[in-house]
Amino acid sequence: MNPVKVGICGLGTVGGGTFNVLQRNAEEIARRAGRGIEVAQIAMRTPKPQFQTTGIAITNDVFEVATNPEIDIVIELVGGYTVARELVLKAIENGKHVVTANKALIAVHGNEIFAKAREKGVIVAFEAAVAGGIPVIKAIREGLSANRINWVAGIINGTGNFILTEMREKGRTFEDVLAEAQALGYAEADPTFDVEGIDAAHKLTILASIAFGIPLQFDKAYTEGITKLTTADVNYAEALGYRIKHLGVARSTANGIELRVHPTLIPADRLIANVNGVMNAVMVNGDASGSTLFYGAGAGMEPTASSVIADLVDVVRAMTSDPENRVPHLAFQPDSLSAHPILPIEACESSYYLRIQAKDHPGVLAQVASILSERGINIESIMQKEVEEHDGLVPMILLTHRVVEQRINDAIAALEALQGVVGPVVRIRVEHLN
Ligand SMILES: NC(=O)C1=CN([C@@H]2O[C@H](COP(=O)(O)OP(=O)(O)OC[C@H]3O[C@@H](n4cnc5c(N)ncnc54)[C@H](O)[C@@H]3O)[C@@H](O)[C@H]2O)C=CC1
Ligand SMILES: N[C@@H](CC=O)C(=O)O
Ligand code: NA
Repeated sequence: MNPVKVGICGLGTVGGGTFNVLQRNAEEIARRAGRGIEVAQIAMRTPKPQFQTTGIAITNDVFEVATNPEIDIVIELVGGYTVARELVLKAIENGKHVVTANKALIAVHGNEIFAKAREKGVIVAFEAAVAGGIPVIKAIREGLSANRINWVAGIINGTGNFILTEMREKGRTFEDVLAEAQALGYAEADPTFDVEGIDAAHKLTILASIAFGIPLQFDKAYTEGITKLTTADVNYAEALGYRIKHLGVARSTANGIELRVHPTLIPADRLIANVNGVMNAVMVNGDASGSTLFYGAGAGMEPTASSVIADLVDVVRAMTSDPENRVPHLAFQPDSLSAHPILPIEACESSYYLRIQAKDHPGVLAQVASILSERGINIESIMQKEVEEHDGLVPMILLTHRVVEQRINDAIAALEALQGVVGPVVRIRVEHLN
């Protein structure tokens, strides 16, 4: 059988990795797909002499790939929301299947893109968009399809986890580690997407959609990054038996779905608390399966290429199938998506770590305790440190039981108004992931 012809748009980190692995493992991949996969065209902005592209049509116009009648599958690896959206829609319009690693595109424009793809009977595959080399889309969409999924929680940004790990283990500075993550090709074109949690929120939006059968709703995700974390809190968390990880949490509750990304204390003995460096991990809790954990490289050239090519193989296998009989893009049949709302962060529930800077006066602890108890917030533990020499203040660290966020907000406002409390109260959410 003739090989399937594909076009790669964007020969950067992921495009380059995809090109290399497709060449290196061509035979293995063809044995799996049932046909060879031939790169017939590459769109790139600047020449890339490190790649052996003799015999391949080269263009600097991605739309040439989208309209090239020879090409069956367009691989979108340019990134961003603008050109990428036009490119993908153009490819679909021209009856081509699409493989993309672009979580921003899927999280923000996925509903539109999948609707167009259905109209045209083509597949848009996006395994590489979430957790790089971990086949977690496939695991949730196909492997766990028996379950009512209760929650998904994941370390889903490689750059952020790399930064937190290097800072904690080697005492390196934030800026220094971020620069290395950029040099290694882990970071987004705009690295604030990584460190402010936007990239993780894109990925969590996609995970929530395929886990709960809801439309993609990135605009409703609560997003908090790692830039405000302090070494003091990392160390106090450690002393209490926790690790701070940047976690995406999507939980289905009776009132709605929690969709939130933020630094999180996790008990240090949990497997996921020990996922370090560029590695990612996604826990999925299903009512039948119980908790499952998927682990692997969250970013990087070849791990991400692994997912792009797995999608290519899937598409090649499914190309001749009736579109009605394919795995739905968002796991659930498009006419069976649910309107269960996304909850605002104030309505989400978790445990909390609070750090209060108290004046060294008697009675502050009693006031703190009564503010919390008046609001029905149960304290799990309190750690009071020695007076700090530089400011004469006493750090007071509390862990609460689970409570709805609005009550913590009220409590923090009351705490900050106390005479004996100085400056803002630090709040970090805590998840036990049982
Ligand atoms: N780097 C990683 O580890 C991962 C990246 N991704 C996603 O993969 C996509 C690509 O990311 P990277 O490869 O890291 O980025 P990159 O910046 O290394 O590569 C993008 C390439 O596309 C080219 N490009 C951009 N616009 C173009 C245009 N209009 N015409 C032709 N070429 C164009 C750029 O010159 C560059 O070579 C992004 O959506 C990213 O979020 C997903 C998973 C992991
Ligand atoms: N910038 C992303 C790349 C993979 O999705 C990350 O660091 O996780
Ligand atoms: Na993946």
